[in-house]
Amino acid sequence: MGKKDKRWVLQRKRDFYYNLAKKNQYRSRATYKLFQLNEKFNFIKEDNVVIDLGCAPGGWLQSAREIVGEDGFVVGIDLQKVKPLNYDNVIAIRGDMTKEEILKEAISHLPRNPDVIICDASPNVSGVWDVDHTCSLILTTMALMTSTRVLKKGGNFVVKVFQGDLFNKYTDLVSTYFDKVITTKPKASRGESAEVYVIGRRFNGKLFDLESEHPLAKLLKNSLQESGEKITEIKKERKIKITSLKGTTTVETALTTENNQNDEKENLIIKKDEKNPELLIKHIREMRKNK
Ligand SMILES: C[S@@+](CC[C@H](N)C(=O)[O-])C[C@H]1O[C@@H](n2cnc3c(N)ncnc32)[C@H](O)[C@@H]1O
Repeated sequence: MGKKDKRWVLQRKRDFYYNLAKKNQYRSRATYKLFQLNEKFNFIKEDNVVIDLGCAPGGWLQSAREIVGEDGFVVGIDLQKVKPLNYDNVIAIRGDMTKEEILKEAISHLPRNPDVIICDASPNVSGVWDVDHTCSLILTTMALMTSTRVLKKGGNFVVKVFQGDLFNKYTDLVSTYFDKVITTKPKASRGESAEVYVIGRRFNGKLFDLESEHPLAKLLKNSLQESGEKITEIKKERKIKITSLKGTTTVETALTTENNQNDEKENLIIKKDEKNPELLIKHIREMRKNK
């Protein structure tokens, strides 16, 4: 072990939240960041449906599950595998949150459009500040775009952002889609870390505009084009049936541009059997048990 590594191990051993998480069997010290953020801003509520982008090793899945309780639902996505958690209403999907098929897989598990999207994802760091800051902003802008596609109107969005030149542009962009934008740093976030959390309250229902002149929209569009991700694909794929739920739920991508001035957008809408949401949750639990 090198000197730097030794110092890191020692630092971690002395870290209050690291030790607390270990003692309380949470997967990461970050669990406390979400608890603290939610205690102050109350963006996740009991029974909510939540998507957690960049969820490994699962600390936020644990805190989100504690907040939503038994009748909520939490789906996470991460490049890393997440060791199964002992809850029947938490699912973790291994994959890239920027990929269309992974997002669709995630929403195929949901009983309805999510109330909240949380994102603690951090890209791999290269050590070159400008590169890392830009990569991080592309990822967080992607998370914002995803939110505008799947969140229910009035839903909330919480995302980790690294401060830097583009930070104000990011909060400016979030304010296009949410009624209120808050920037905050919970106690459990290390003082020396450049990370802060941006909270978008009450989604206004507008779909992310990839053609906008906003520099971050342009950055995201270029990045999607470079990676070969087909950003227009959703328009073609109108419907995805969740066969395992035997028709109780249909996830569909629907164009809502016609005769609707407020919702001039293409969006991902999750329809559910309005009469029987409990049944739906039961179906999902059974489906997971049978797997
Ligand atoms: C700081 S960790 C998240 C910690 C988590 N909130 C917790 O409490 O356990 C950041 C995660 O973002 C994930 N990540 C980075 N880029 C990603 C991507 N494109 N798709 C999915 N996950 C990604 C990483 O694999 C990493 O596990």
